Amino acid sequence: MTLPPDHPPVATGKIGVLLINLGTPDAPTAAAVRRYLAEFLSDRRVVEIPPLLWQPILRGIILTTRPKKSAHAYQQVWREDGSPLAAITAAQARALQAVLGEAAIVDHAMRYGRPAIADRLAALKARGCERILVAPLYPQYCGATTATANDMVFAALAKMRWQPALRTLPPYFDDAGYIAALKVSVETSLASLDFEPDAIVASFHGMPQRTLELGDPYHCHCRKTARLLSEAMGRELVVAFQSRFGRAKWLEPATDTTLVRLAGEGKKRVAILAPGFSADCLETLEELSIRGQESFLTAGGERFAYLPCLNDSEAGMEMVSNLVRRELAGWIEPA
Ligand SMILES: C=CC1=C(C)c2cc3[nH]c(cc4nc(cc5[nH]c(cc1n2)c(C)c5CCC(=O)O)C(CCC(=O)O)=C4C)c(C)c3C=C
Ligand SMILES: [Fe+2]
Ligand SMILES: [Fe+2]
Repeated sequence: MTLPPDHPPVATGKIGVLLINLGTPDAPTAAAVRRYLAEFLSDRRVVEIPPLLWQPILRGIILTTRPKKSAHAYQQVWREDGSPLAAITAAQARALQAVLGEAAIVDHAMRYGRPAIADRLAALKARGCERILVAPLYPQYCGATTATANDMVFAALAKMRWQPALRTLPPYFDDAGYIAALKVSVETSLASLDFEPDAIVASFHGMPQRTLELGDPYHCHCRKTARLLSEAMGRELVVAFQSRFGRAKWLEPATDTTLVRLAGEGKKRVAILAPGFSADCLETLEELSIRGQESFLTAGGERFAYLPCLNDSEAGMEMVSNLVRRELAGWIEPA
């Protein structure tokens, strides 16, 4: 591109990919968790109670009690390189960049906290990305995850004079490559165990039951992922929903009660996976691997194994890069 000598410098002609996940505190301290929860739980896509009712509860009760408890939970899973979710998402972006090479610039952002979506979009734009694929890494669509991530992207674009062209990654709950990657990952993890499980639990993050009745497809997407994975593996999977929050009715059965039930039914050896999480995080490493194990063993279970998420594994990254390449069709050369 030739510009007149008095023209301000412009960077153009590049393709960007922005991986997005939920977000996590900057530190495993009550103050950092409080900041994170205040932003997260004020999102009206996450808590659908009118703010006039909800904000006093959030500020008055939740943000005065929960941060200390959650900070303790974060301390148990925190790594040298930070929160697992932050470190793994950054590793996924690096791995995807290595696969895509010169074809696209890869970055990552979080819906809550940092790296902020608006900042990373601006950075991609500054590096010349005129076309950007936004990829919220949630296999199952949910208003509280996929839609709010996209909302934040659109809100950032609304402030740009010169917007990039935009694509968003569709949910991939039934994508053959996703199911195949889960199968490889689960079977590899199972093969490394020194016991044969009597039951395998697929635990998905819960949502209020009301969101299903209002038309959110999340529950159906989770069920379909579990069915396809079970068919691919030729093994039964027990589906459950974790992380209940608040007093409303949530999707059932709950993971904690399912683990207790299985122990009571004589299923003494259990393996559990979390196929809806693209990266291990507090909800998998603390809630499932630590607390889930405790409830199962206390209820009479004998052996328990938590099977890790796809994270930046070879199978996981091959799946993500295939999805991304597919969505970039017409923008980049086919592989
Ligand atoms: C109303 C409350 C919540 C809804 C709805 C919800 C939906 C939802 N969340 C995820 C994925 C993650 N959630 C994580 C943490 C987390 N979630 C809630 C509450 C709701 N989630 C809270 C209060 C917390 C914070 C931790 C705690 O205090 O218990 C995380 C982990 C973040 C991390 O830092 O590791 C993820 C990931 C999905 C997929 C989802 C709906 C489908
Ligand atoms: Fe959550
Ligand atoms: Fe939780």
